[in-house]
Amino acid sequence: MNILDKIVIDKRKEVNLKKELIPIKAYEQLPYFGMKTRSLSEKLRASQTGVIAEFKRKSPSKSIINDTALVEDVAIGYENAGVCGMSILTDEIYFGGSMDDLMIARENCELPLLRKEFIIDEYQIIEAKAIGADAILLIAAILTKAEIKQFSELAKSLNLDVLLEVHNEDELHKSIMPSLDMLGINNRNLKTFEVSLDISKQLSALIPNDFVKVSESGISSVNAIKELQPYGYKGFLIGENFMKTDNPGASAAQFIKDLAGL
Ligand SMILES: O=C(O)c1ccccc1NCC(=O)[C@H](O)[C@H](O)COP(=O)(O)O
Repeated sequence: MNILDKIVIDKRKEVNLKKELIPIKAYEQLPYFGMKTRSLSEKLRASQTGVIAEFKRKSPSKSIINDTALVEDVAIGYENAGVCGMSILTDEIYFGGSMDDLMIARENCELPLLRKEFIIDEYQIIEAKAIGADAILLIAAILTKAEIKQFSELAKSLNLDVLLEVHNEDELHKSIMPSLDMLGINNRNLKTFEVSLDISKQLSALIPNDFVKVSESGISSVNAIKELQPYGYKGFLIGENFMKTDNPGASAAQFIKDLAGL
């Protein structure tokens, strides 16, 4: 069984358990549920740099990346660096994240926040809104076309932006629909962990221009972004390159300065 299948099996158990413990109505009472969201896609469209910086402690492909950084320091650091948004892994088992991480980031910065999760149930979208997320990730590899439609329409009804992630042409064809804001090409094969920026280059022409194009994973240099920009990419999701350093915020600041040619 590949890692993605394992993650989904564990996620179903986790969500089913939570549903028994915390009724959805409880989330709808939380203050953030009724609050205005910030649009990540609009920020990316207007930006010359387009960096979405991620908070990731560990991952299945790399094990421990950074187990000492505090999410509040990183959120403030990323905001001061001038990134367009912050992506926060909320999965605990495989990424060492939590919903608390997202809530702490929400209390410490005004950046659009992307809930990076393996979403397989509407419940997680309600949760995302209730903890202060502005955008959600949907992964085509683990969802049917009907689920992508159902989940993205629910997210839009809550004013959440939707980033739909694909890794190949079949996933892209099944996913294109008006309820998405951003189309992300993941350069990492989530089943084998192989990474290649060529995936973004090859699939870019198949993404209609109505969507903000985002290239995800394996981006570790300004040159990589310069290579991807001519293919129409406006967003660049970067995790490990910042998180592996002692000061992810400072590392993002230097990266953005270099990218902007300052
Ligand atoms: O990062 C992994 O090993 C991974 C494994 C299985 C499923 C998802 C995984 N990562 C999620 C991501 O998409 C990345 O964290 C994100 O794109 C940033 O990637 P990077 O800049 O390479 O850290």
